[in-house]
Amino acid sequence: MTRVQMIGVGKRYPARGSGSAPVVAVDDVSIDVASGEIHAVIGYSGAGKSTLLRLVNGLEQATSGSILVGDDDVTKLSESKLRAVRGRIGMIFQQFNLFHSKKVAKNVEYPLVVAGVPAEERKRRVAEMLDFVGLGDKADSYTDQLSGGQKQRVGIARALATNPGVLLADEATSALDPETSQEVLGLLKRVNEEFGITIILITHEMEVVRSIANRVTVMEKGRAVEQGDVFDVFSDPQTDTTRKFVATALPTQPEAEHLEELHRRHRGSLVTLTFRDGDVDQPVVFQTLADRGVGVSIVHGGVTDVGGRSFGKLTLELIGDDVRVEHAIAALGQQADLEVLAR
Ligand SMILES: Nc1ncnc2c1ncn2[C@@H]1O[C@H](COP(=O)(O)OP(=O)(O)OP(=O)(O)O)[C@@H](O)[C@H]1O
Repeated sequence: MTRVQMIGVGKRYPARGSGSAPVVAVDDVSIDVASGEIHAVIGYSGAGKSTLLRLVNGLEQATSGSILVGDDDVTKLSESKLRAVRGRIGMIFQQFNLFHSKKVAKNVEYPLVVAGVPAEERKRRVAEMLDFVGLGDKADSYTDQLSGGQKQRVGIARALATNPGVLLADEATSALDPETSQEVLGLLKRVNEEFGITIILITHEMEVVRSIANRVTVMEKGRAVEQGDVFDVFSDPQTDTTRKFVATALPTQPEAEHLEELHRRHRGSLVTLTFRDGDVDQPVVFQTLADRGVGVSIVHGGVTDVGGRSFGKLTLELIGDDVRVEHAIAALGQQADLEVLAR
């Protein structure tokens, strides 16, 4: 069980040539990752996610701030002490980074050889890890005979071989198709639950965050612009960047141009209801409309799971005479977060 604390972390790369400015890749980022947490860092390309991850395992030196992995501040350690800390940090990669000329078992064994673990124990551990990731029968295959999903499973087995307290995942599912991605994410969730390993994952995919993370940091231009519980951040986004990510994976209300088209097809009043973690009782909503003699059809949106809690936006067309519809809107406004889009 390992806590990772990034406190005011910065990374500035020197200017590449005369006349160009230094690049501030990470700018005063603080993230407190509790032990046993799955923390996602999401952002667009160039936001500074990969740099931040490389600072955590000391592959790059921060230019400001401190990063505690357990009790060790990786920004202050000598190279030899850093090597010991890296042994407690596993890492998996978008392109898997396996040795293609070695068999699967040898790939998984590699970090144990580096750590000086005796041969017998290495053999036992490799078999244990391959069984855990469901590749017990592939020990003697070469990695280029495996599918992408299987390669990432080998990557996970290798990362876990030395029994780390923290796993860093660098776009671990970005090279995989959606179904295989879900399988790998399910495996990471098991890693977290069964071994209590803290996971920090960086991604540009909202779906990854939605399905496995507990907490999230949204990065933009090197800065952490939003942070918190996945449900809280995505059910009530405060920045445009977060809103854009939300729109890629969660039910939203129709965009202005779509709304016009929608209203041409549905001439009644259009209202959007927001559902957050069971705060609105759907049968009560529909009963309220029925009681007032107002007809309803669902024209946009849905309800989905975010960080284990339900969230959604439903746009409804309310059909009936104007007075009844206005009464229904007033009553619904008492029960739910409601926005009238068109009358
Ligand atoms: N070694 C380096 N030297 C100079 N600038 C760098 C270096 N590495 C990264 N950068 C710059 O730092 C910024 C952040 O890059 P970084 O790769 O961390 O972002 P990212 O969010 O991981 O994006 P991507 O997913 O595209 O890798 C970018 O402007 C990038 O050009």
